Amino acid sequence: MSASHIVISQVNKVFQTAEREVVALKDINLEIPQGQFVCLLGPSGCGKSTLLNAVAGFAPPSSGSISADGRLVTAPGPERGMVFQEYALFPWMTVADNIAFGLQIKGQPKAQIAATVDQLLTMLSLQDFRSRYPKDLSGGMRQRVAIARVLALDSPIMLMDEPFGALDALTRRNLQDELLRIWAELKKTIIFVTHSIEEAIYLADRIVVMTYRPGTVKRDMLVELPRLRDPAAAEFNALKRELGQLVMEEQQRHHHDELRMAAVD
Ligand SMILES: Nc1ncnc2c1ncn2[C@@H]1O[C@H](COP(=O)(O)OP(=O)(O)OP(=O)(O)O)[C@@H](O)[C@H]1O
Repeated sequence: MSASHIVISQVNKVFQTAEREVVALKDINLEIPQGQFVCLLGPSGCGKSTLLNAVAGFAPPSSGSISADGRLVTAPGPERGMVFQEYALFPWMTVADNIAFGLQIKGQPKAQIAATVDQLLTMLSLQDFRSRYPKDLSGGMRQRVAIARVLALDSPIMLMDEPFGALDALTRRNLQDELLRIWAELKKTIIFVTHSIEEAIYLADRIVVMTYRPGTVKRDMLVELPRLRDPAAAEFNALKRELGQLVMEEQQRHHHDELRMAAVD
């Protein structure tokens, strides 16, 4: 068994559509140690979600393998929790019931579920919202519930697909800080998809920049700035410029590809 928590080995993913074959991922190799906070960064269409979905076990790679916690990934599993951008809460359930849901499915005793739900409501500052329904919550609050719901399952691995992409800047920073606090406290391994360079530098131990079609690893770097990071600091901005250049190259490839395809159609 590997010492790494997640091992992505020679992963390729090809989508076959009516018109063309899309190579979404090509020769992806990543070893992610336990407790590392990894951001997958790149413009739209570079395969970030495809890779995350493969790790989640929602859509297997066309070739290659992924293992988590020493076991081959063939389907979703309890050691991997997923948080989506669009919250994915049950609208007919209260906040507390949404958080409790996965534990009820697992058949945990009622008292134990109630204790976990209380603890998570406190951890995510949701105590005053426990009886509300998702429609009566702001986007930021809904995303707190979505995070609490995944934390309830106590998965050592959290997979997050642009979870803060729909939030305003202030709410987003608040939730980034909450996530960093929870990550430091619970020592989760996190793979976090974003196309925000600033978000990646603010959060990650390691940033994996992906190329646009085929999705490959363009740069794999450790971020060694001390936490909590200051986006106004010179080192932060130097890194932002460096990554900005890498992402822009891929954005331009995306743009050229779109123009080329428009010309063919
Ligand atoms: N089910 C599918 N069928 C065909 N092509 C697909 C499918 N899913 C994704 N793709 C293609 O694979 C490539 C990678 O898509 P993916 O959604 O993983 O990118 P992404 O980096 O997550 O982008 P975004 O930030 O827009 O979500 C894109 O070119 C996309 O059009």
